[in-house]
Amino acid sequence: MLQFEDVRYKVVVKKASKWGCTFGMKAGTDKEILHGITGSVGAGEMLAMMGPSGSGKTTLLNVLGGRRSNPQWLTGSILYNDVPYTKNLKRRIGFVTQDDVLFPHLTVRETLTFSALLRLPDRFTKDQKLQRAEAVLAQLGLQRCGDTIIGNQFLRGVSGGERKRVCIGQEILINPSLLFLDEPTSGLDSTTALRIISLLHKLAHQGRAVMATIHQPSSRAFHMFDKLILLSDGYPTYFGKAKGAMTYFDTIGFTPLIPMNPADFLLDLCSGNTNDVSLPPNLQQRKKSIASQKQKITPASVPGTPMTLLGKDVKKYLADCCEHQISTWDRTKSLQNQKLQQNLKHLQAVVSEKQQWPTTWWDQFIILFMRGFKERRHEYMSLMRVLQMVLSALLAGSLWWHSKTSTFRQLQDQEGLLFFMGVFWGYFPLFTALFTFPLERPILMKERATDMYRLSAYFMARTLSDLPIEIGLTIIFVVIVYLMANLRHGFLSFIYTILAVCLDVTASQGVGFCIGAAIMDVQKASTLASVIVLGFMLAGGYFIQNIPPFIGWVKYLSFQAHTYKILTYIQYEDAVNVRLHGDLANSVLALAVMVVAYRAIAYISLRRMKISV
Ligand SMILES: Nc1ncnc2c1ncn2[C@@H]1O[C@H](COP(=O)(O)OP(=O)(O)OP(=O)(O)O)[C@@H](O)[C@H]1O
Repeated sequence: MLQFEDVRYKVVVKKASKWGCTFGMKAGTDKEILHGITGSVGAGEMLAMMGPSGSGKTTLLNVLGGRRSNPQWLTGSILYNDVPYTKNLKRRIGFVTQDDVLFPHLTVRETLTFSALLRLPDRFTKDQKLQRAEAVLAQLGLQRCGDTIIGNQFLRGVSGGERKRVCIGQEILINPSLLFLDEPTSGLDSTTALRIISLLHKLAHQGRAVMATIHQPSSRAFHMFDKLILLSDGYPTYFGKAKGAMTYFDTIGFTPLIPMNPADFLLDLCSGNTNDVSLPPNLQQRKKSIASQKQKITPASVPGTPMTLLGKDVKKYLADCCEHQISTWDRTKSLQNQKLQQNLKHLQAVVSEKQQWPTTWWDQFIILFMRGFKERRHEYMSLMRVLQMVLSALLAGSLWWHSKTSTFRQLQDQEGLLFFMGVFWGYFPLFTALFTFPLERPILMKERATDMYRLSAYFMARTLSDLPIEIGLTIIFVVIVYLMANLRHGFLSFIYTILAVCLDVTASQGVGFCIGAAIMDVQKASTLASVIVLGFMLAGGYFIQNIPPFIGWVKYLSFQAHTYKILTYIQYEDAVNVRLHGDLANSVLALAVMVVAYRAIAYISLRRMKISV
């Protein structure tokens, strides 16, 4: 049972930039967007939240779902089985966001299976978790598309309605007693929308409390709602049984003059649109006086057109009537509450019981690693990617074909190849890693909001899952180049070269993860990354030796230069070209430190990321 009373919520309107458009608002002005909303929804009920765009539906849903970004700006009382919100509730509440945040390359079955493995607690065996995923698949009628990929705007996958059902399935896997849905029917045709609503109706009648924001339901969908909250500009205009809404508005003087879908009628009222609607006497009077004023004065001389003036009055009237309705409801509610007290005692105990992570760290790591691997298997198996590496290696091998070191010029040429290898492998892995966290941010936010797994398990799984393929490609590249360019003979030199390039790859990935996680914006991150890669490459000591002291420190951060130093040492030991050898141990140590340090910074950046919406 969810009960909420006099919920008010403010946001701080962000400081307007010079070219920003928050006209009329001072920097940091707070704005109340929910003005005293009261209501309740119990097990077995479906509560629909309706109102025009911008009326506060999503905000209210987020607030009730514990996803408020500024808890200090929230007032009023919200009780879940008579207990205020605690973090332990996160894993008991299902929340389906408006956007379908799913991995596009996973199939429907894989998506539900991974969610079941991560979300269902350890007291279930693996087989039971898999069975649960299959049961949900069947319950939502998704067997037919079970092995179809989810897809996205660029990749053909399941339909919009099926995608939405997958999102709902992910939430009902844990059998939540409370299920929130933000616009589950938006973007769907009326038949699919009706299917989703009847699914929610069924889920509610199986003993859950379901609360959904709905934009424009058909009249058949409307009749499936048990309760209804109507909002207008953040003010409540109705709360009660959905079936009673038309009668209520009739009693306060609003009746449709032509046959209308009740949802259209209610939305029109909340928007202040009273065409084809009878008005209560005082508003009728007001309408007449505005109409007569319209004859005498121009609209420009009064603040607002006649229609908006009447609309404002209608909204105010509705809000006043609703306040009265809710205070009457409050008195009857206290009688019902006495009856509920008995049942609530044991429910409270369940809700406030301390909950651990659903699965162990190691299980989370393995499942996330497997999921990451499956999601990106198309990239790993991509012929283009392998071709890119092989062709680059063949090109480099041809340019440095059977390179020699007999003369100073030949030696210089071969050094060029070593520098190229350091730079090349400092570039590609960085840019692949750069996009990892920004692109997965919505999924991470969604899953972390329900405490599905530890951030450290995700981080380790995500940062390690790309490594095998990068290392595999590195080995292919080095083997081709090494043989074609006829680099130093000897098994150990060959193995050390591979290890050095792999260290370069791992360090460069770390830089990519670090920039991506710190910035979380693909465009900004790639701009910064290009500057950094270029800076490190230039300061690496190949192009310039005498770097001014004030910028000399950059060379110590240049992973490409450290790799180059190690490679030259492997090729020539300390016989030639002493100026570039530097201290081998220092370079290896510097790269090893970078591998760890950049990842640590990336992890800290992710930790600091705001999870709430
Ligand atoms: N963080 C914020 N800063 C400033 N204004 C906000 C913020 N969040 C919400 N608002 C404002 O609060 C009002 C309600 O927003 P909300 O998204 O809850 O409306 P909605 O009814 O869900 O709209 P829609 O149906 O279009 O999704 C809007 O006017 C919106 O601009």
